[in-house]
Amino acid sequence: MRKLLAYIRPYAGKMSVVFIIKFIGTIMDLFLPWILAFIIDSVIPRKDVTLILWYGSAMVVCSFVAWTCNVIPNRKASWIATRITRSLRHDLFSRVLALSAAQADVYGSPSLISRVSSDTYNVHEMVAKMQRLGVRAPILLIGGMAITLSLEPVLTLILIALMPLIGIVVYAISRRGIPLYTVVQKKVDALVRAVRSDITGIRVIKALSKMEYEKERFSVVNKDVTDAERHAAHVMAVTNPLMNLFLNLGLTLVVLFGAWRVNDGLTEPGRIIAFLSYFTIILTAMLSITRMFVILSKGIASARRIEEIMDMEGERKQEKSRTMNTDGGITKGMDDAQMDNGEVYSEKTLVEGSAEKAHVVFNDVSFFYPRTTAGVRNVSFALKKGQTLGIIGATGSGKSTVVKLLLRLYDVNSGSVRINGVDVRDIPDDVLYEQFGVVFQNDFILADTIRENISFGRDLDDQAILCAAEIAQATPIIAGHPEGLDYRLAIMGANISGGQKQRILIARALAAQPAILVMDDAMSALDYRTDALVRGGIARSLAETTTIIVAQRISSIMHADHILVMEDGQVIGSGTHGHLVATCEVYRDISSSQIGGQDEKRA
Ligand SMILES: Nc1ncnc2c1ncn2[C@@H]1O[C@H](COP(=O)(O)OP(=O)(O)OP(=O)(O)O)[C@@H](O)[C@H]1O
Repeated sequence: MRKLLAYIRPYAGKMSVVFIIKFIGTIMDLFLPWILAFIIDSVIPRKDVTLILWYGSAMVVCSFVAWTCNVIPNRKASWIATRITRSLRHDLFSRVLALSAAQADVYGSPSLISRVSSDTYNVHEMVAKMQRLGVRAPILLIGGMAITLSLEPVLTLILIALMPLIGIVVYAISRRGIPLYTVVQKKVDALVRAVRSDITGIRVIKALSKMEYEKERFSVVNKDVTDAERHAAHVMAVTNPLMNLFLNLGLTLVVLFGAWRVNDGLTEPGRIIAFLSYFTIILTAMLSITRMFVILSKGIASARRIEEIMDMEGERKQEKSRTMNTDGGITKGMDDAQMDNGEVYSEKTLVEGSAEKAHVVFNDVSFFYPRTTAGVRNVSFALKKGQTLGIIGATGSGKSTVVKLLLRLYDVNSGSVRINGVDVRDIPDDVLYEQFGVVFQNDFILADTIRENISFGRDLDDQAILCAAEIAQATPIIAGHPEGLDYRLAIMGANISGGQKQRILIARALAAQPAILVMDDAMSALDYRTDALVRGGIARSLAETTTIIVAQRISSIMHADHILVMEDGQVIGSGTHGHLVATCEVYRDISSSQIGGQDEKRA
């Protein structure tokens, strides 16, 4: 709640206004039964119609003021809650984006999605309803009690006797409510996860006729959410009827004792009627307070889940203790950076002399995904500026992991990843990410124009976009539509082919002329000729760019300056194509199975 309070604080002034207006409206509501009692007991017996009309008018005015003073702050309260939630959601979303891949793995995307969506909604409900009911209900309760005490002290004792019972119910229920609603939110996470994976894989599900299977799987998760919600609602549902029971019991006792007191001439009928009205007001206030506890239970559970993410910091801090200039050192004069210890790489470097002028260096890098034994072990290589590294290997052998470590999506467990001699952990994120153009295996296409999909928020001019499209062989896609660059792509690239999608993604990666280009299985959907044209274009137009290509197809990497062959998270062969064909059995097998003897011809 500490973090949430920081978002509420700027609105404290406006909230105070809401509370004051709400206070006035509530006092007016409290006045009405009192005026009614006065009219019945003191004005009507005088048989003065003018006086009755005056008091009647006073009741109308009070009702109108009460109505106005409730509507205005209710609207303002919603406005404040919307603003607070908007800022909170914005910051939470930024925080989620800033999480390291390892941190995001801990929670998983569905949980993060529901924290940004349904948890912030629960907080919105809490902030809005607390302003609306937080003042009104306690005032109606306390004020109502005070007035009944002055009207009929004896009868009020009945009400006071019921208060501790009601207090115990509210306390017990709210204590159980918070954990129950935390469980509900966790189940919602699982539901989001199921929906997300089914919608993402809808084509495969249909193609394999797995609709029934998926429906059943979804039903299980759906039932889990329903059960958790029902259980929470079951506990909470006890509250209102129990309150009604207590208060109806009290009401009956008031009528009985009231009738007896009127008969004995100890009080007047108007007072008993007013007393019954106050009882209804107090009953409503009690129910509102219990409703507030339900909303509070949900809101606090959600606020804690949000704070869990907001409090996650530290993992991505740059460790200033290591070598670095104030700007990250990477931007200037780093071309000639020396590796720390040329000796370390002398046997493992993939380029002669790279120890003197290395652009990208992996120095004995080992990494394991949190709580698993999967990852990579003892990976070393060095690349000069403008060189190309090809990485090949079986599925799950660790190729993408190498790329993720270079992009610092995860931090190494041991060894180091260096760019121009600077450890990536020492490079500020914005400086680091400026270095890269990246195409991932399942990269995403925005539901936007081709221009925006290539420019990707970088304000690139059309010339740069068209130039990148040319190298990526994406020009025919643009020319194929009368709208050209303004042709709108559907989300996930649903209205273009897989190969066209990859060409747009490659154009996006090339458009800003990155210092390092990473293509992780980015050309699998391209035909051999287009694949070769793209690689040729990159080599010609981005001669200074150091390129890393992860591929399953040997023709995509065989012309690379260096090739890593990976198996089970380890490098089992490295060198040029010719060297590997001669020395690495796995590579030779891949090579002969894919291109046989005609390697040079096809690529
Ligand atoms: N986020 C993750 N959490 C835990 N394990 C992971 C994670 N990502 C990958 N792995 C595991 O790490 C190993 C290496 O995965 P990686 O994605 O690097 O393989 P790859 O060679 O790129 O495979 P592919 O060719 O199928 O893309 C695999 O065993 C994989 O299951």
